[in-house]
Amino acid sequence: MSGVRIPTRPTGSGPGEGGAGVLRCRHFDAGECRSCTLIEIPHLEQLAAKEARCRELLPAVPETAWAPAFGGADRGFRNRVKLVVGGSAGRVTLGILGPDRRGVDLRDCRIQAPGIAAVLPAVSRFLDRTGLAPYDVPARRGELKFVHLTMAPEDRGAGGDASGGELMLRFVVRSEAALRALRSRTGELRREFPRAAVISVNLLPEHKAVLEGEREEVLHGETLPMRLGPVTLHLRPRSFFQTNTEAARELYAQVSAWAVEGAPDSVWDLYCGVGGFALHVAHALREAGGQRRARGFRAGPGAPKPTVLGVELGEAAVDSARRSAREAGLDARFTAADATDFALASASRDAPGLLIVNPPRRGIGPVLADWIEGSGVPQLVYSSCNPESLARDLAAMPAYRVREARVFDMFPHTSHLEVAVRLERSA
Ligand SMILES: C[S@@+](CC[C@H](N)C(=O)[O-])C[C@H]1O[C@@H](n2cnc3c(N)ncnc32)[C@H](O)[C@@H]1O
Repeated sequence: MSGVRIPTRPTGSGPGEGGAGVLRCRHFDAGECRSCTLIEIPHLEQLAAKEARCRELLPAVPETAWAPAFGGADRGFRNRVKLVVGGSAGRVTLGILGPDRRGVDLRDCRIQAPGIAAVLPAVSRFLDRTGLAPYDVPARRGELKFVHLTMAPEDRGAGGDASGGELMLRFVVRSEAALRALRSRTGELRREFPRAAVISVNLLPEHKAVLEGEREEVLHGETLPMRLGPVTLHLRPRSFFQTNTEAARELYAQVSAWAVEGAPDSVWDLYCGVGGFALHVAHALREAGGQRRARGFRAGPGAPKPTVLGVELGEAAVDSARRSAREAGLDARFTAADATDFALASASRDAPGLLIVNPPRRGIGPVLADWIEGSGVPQLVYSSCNPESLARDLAAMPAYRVREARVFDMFPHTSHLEVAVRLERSA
């Protein structure tokens, strides 16, 4: 393993810890929750195993290209939880359903941000007061299905942690009647949760194994501002966001540093979500340009500023990205489209100097990989949450050589990870 950046907080040092960097969890020990499948392994060993797995799965990455993995904190790192409402009317639990389909309360789960743990008792008291019944899965009766809670980092600048920031509170319910019942309590919700930037209700009438439905009614607010150092990203109820704020910040900083090094004239960020890569890169390129000018390197007359364009399927996420760009005064544009269709419809002269892709688990797929292979794009950054699909996509683009790669432990205690690679065109 190459060097591992030490987690920001020492692991295994608190009272009641398992020693040797193991985070103890009473729910895991009692066999109630097995979500953190690797929790009995010290965090640094988990990280080493993730790096080793990436090396094995990604033979296209030369040994020397691996930068030290980013570990981060082993607890309190999750900025978002999606909790099953269990128990009974007036005595709800918030957590998961056990094997007997009864609710297991995970309000004290140690991987969630401290600010989330702090607010959950008030959430369950509120649900108790409504008198609404939790959804009973075997009987297909009841109303309350899930609570989704996202916590923004506290506004302490780049070093801020995830305790006590603003939040987005969403209730997923079965019926219109439950939606109306919660809507009628909007005032109470706002008084009870003064830090809620967004409160909404999602309707999921179907009996199926998904965490939310298509219809969302916003009771209060519009977006949750996630302040990540130089850029504020705006989340709406159904937008994707990386679940580990600290690791996301590091990932965006890493890709921005790669972009500055490559000094591209134009950038595309495909699968841009609410604009995390595009906006951080636009900011970094602007700063780098300013510093070059301050050092006396005069840009030639009419020297073009790098253009940055993000492409994302979700219209709401695109609106959020545009808002963030406006607020930060950044010259980045966003468009709602399928990433592959967008690339295929572009003239070859419009292909960017740097292409960033961050697709869902399935990867970019053969059609987009084929387009990139024939595109002439000189620099490529691929950030992936699935090394298997990344390996497949890289194999379909032999014109590119991996120059740098780095693992980010976005999901400690599970086998999931994020890996980012920087490639250059060699042919
Ligand atoms: C892994 S997330 C990455 C989001 C963003 N890069 C970030 O850092 O938050 C993948 C994103 O791709 C979007 N997406 C899924 N399929 C897509 C497609 N065919 N074309 C464009 N975007 C798509 C999803 O809505 C989601 O926002």
